[in-house]
Amino acid sequence: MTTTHSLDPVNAKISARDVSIYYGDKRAIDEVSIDIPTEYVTAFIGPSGCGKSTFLRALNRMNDTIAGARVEGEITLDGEDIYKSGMDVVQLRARVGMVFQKPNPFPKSIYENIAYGPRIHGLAGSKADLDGIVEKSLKRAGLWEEVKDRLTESGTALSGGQQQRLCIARAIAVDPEVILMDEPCSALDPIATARIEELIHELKGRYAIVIVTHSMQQAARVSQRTAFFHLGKMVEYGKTSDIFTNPREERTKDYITGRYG
Ligand SMILES: Nc1ncnc2c1ncn2[C@@H]1O[C@H](COP(=O)(O)OP(=O)(O)OP(=O)(O)O)[C@@H](O)[C@H]1O
Repeated sequence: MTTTHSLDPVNAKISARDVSIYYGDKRAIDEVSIDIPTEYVTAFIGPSGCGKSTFLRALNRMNDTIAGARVEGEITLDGEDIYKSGMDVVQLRARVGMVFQKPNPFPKSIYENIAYGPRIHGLAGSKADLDGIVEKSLKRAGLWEEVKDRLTESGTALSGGQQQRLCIARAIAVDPEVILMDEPCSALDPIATARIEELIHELKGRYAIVIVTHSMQQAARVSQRTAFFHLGKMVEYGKTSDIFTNPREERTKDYITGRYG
């Protein structure tokens, strides 16, 4: 059973119902149900191996790329079943973008890293349109001032923190509704981490943001909703302030007080 603190009424952008996820015979996620709103940043926390990343990847069907991975239950985006047959997965992943643990810019110019998605999705009618999207995305990701004079340089030549903001700009460029972040700061130093956290604040409300993090401090700083996972189950989900100060479940309490991790 999942304990849910009473939440404000919110519009669910993504809803999962009784979702179980398997790798072959092994069940990594066990009947998880959750509503993820646009208004807030939602953090997934829990000990290593509890299934946070597995569940996150199911939200834009990244698990499809893993042989043997299987999803049961229902996940909807604005009420539409994302696992239904005929679903356009490329389109889905533009609507539900993803930022990974390790920054992974394409080995192309900074400009091309951003322009690639809008071009293949036909979002720009002209070169001027595309230039505009590149500038807006880099501005929104807080990177424009640092790179505007070197757009033709390789994205991989940037610092780790800049590369991660480039990856966020790349996700933003195709006009997503949701951004999934899988431990986006784990490869970054504290200053670059703080910059990404500021950025998450700035992006909040415009996109539904879901972040997997190992850092409870980070979850407390950036999120308004937190889901605690343990051994494949979502144990508790609620307002971040409640989860950290007044958890209902013993297992949540043990985790946030550092009894295991
Ligand atoms: N590609 C895979 N094939 C088989 N098993 C996997 C695969 N990816 C994850 N698992 C298993 O599924 C379970 C959940 O893993 P997952 O990476 O989702 O957990 P996590 O909570 O994100 O862990 P971490 O915090 O360490 O990243 C683990 O037991 C893991 O070994």
